[in-house]
Amino acid sequence: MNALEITPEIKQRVQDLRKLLWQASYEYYVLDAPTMEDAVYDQLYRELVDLETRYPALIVSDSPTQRVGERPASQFVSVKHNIPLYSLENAFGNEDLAKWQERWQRQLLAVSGQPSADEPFDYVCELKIDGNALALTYENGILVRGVTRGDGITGEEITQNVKAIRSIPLRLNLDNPPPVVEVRGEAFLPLSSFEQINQEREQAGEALFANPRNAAAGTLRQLDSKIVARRKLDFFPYTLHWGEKAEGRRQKAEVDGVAGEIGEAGGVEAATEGKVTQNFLPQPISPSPLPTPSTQWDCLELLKQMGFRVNPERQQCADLQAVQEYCDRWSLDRTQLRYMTDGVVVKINSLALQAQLGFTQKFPRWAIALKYPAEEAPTIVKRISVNVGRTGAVTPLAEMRPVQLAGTTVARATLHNSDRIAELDIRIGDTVIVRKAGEIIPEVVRVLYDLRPENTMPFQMPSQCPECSQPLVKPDDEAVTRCINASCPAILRGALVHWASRQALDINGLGEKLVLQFVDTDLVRSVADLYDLTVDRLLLLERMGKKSAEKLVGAIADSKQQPWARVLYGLGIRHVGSVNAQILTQRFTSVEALAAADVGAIATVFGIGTEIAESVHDWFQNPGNQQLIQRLQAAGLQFIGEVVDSDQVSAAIAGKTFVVTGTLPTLKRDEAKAMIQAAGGKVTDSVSKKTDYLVVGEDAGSKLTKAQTLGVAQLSEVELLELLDRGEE
Ligand SMILES: NC(=O)c1ccc[n+]([C@@H]2O[C@H](COP(=O)([O-])OP(=O)(O)OC[C@H]3O[C@@H](n4cnc5c(N)ncnc54)[C@H](O)[C@@H]3O)[C@@H](O)[C@H]2O)c1
Ligand SMILES: [Zn+2]
Repeated sequence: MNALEITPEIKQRVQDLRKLLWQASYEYYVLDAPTMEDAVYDQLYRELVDLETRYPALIVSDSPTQRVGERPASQFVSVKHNIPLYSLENAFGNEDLAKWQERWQRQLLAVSGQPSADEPFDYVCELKIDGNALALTYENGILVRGVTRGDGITGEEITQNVKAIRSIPLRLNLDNPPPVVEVRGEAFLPLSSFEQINQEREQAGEALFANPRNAAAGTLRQLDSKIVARRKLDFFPYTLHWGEKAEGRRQKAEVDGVAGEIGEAGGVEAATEGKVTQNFLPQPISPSPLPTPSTQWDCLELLKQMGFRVNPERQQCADLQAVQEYCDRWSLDRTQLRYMTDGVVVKINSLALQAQLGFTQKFPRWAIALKYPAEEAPTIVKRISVNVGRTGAVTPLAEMRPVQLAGTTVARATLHNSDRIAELDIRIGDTVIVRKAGEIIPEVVRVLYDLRPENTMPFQMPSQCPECSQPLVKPDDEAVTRCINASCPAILRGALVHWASRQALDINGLGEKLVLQFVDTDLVRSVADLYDLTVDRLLLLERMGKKSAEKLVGAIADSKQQPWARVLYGLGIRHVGSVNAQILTQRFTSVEALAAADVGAIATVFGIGTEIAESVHDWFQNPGNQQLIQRLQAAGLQFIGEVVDSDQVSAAIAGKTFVVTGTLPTLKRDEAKAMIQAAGGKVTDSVSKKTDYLVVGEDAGSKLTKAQTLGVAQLSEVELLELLDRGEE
């Protein structure tokens, strides 16, 4: 590969990344007070690694990529680890996992010289506990030393504090213990203890811990081990070494005869300061009464026998597919655990294979940490565009370098409005953190100003509509900027898509692409124009066949049968969603009645407030809208509903409080709610003592359980309909 040219921008970016990551990792490791989300750190770190791989000339020995962890704080005695406590390589998805498997198989082939592909192997999957690694030394079965990971080479001796952790045995449960045993594992704070500690700190006016990991780290560094005991730290072991006691300086770390470049890891000398004592020399297994483990799984079983609490969620996996299933499962089920995890650790089970593979400077080659899909990640803003919606509201959007978030690829995020843009001071070229949790639309949560390139400009909202070039309007008391040109193509497109949507007129085959064509070619200038479309006219469109044209004309004609409530919803009046449309049409059974009603009359309808009433009233005052109604009436759409007068409000329902839950056999939940409200009932979201009826459908969950404990009466859909009918007799 040719050496790539290093531009000043790339050089600057690498320097900025390094500075930011150094600062973040100092706050994280030394101060136990992180200011950056882990997922964001991981992603920026990865960017730095990628840049350093592409431009090796940019690597410096004090880059964060050259070091494990941080130098320990100084109030404890420093102890040099005999076998460094490594970090783990991160994988951010199944692809990374597959690459890792390919890589270690290739490496194995290189080391052993034999084809290994057919050799059987399996993996052990463990939860990656989000705590602090500890190395515990047992001499002749007695706990003599507990040391933190520190920078991986040198840690702090915190034996007194370690002894305060109840799940760490002070004496191994073995009749004939080997002279030296080293157990490594994760000390962590259960979530309940974490919350309690933070509550106490809040009351005492102390700074809160950012997360359980930092709280655990802070606790392990307490000088008073009574505090440690009170805070209920816990421990899961995951590594077992044993050997003979030895003094003196070790030349090179060796694990079962495989030399790693361990001893030369960057930062060793710098970190080895103050009082350094030496641990023990790891040895090949000496004759001992222990059954000799040959796999990681055996080690975990043995740790259990020795008296440790080993994490019960561990699992043996025969292949990558099983590993992926395990990871997928825990990325969801982790919320049920009483402690925090930040991923899954996948290890090659066979210790012999592990020994053959050995370590890089920072990681074992035989293990990898699969991180859970991030909900927040950094990326770079390439463009800021604005989108005009069907109400004319102008939404600014950040168009970004695509990034994986919560399992999907995200390339655009909403910036909400001009106030938000000003607050963020977001600029093209900025590195930003985007967030997408579950179903929420991705948004930009913050800007990493430290990574801002030179010569950026604040972003200005356009003053003209990007679609129709008319001036945009922003009332002082509103956050939203709008296009108020009724014939703006963006507004028209939005109106058409909404009109055809499932809950409105439900016109099959009329989707966004077709709407775009209609508006671009001027074939349709209002919703009413849809009803003048003929097969011949549709055939003038590109890529339109006779069959589809006929179908579409048929579907449009069918929509004339849709009830008044859907027509009202389809008009897209502000604040009139499908539920409000149902409620309004039950009271105002014709469009004439609704158009003639004043704000007060509309607002008296149960569930409709003045804001909605005003919006409806205003809409019908607009001459353009009146014309639209006339044309749609002429086309044959439904503007009259069933007659229900208010005397018929059901006595059984009026004034009663309902909750609807689960999937009903025929009604949509919103429809059931609207019917109850129209009959004078009240619908709320949660079950309480004040609930009169729970309307229950299939797959009802916690609301049903709650109703049962509170003794709330339950109704099926049929029973609800009967109750509604009774009122109309
Ligand atoms: N937020 C920040 O500002 C910031 C700064 C620096 C580092 N970090 C975080 O720290 C991570 C790097 O830290 P690291 O070097 O400790 O690596 P790591 O936390 O990604 O992985 C290694 C550690 O995993 C732990 N672990 C938990 N369960 C395990 C198991 N079953 N088997 C083996 N190990 C297990 C061990 O403590 C081990 O030391 C980054 O990925 C980042 O998320 C965050
Ligand atoms: Zn416009």
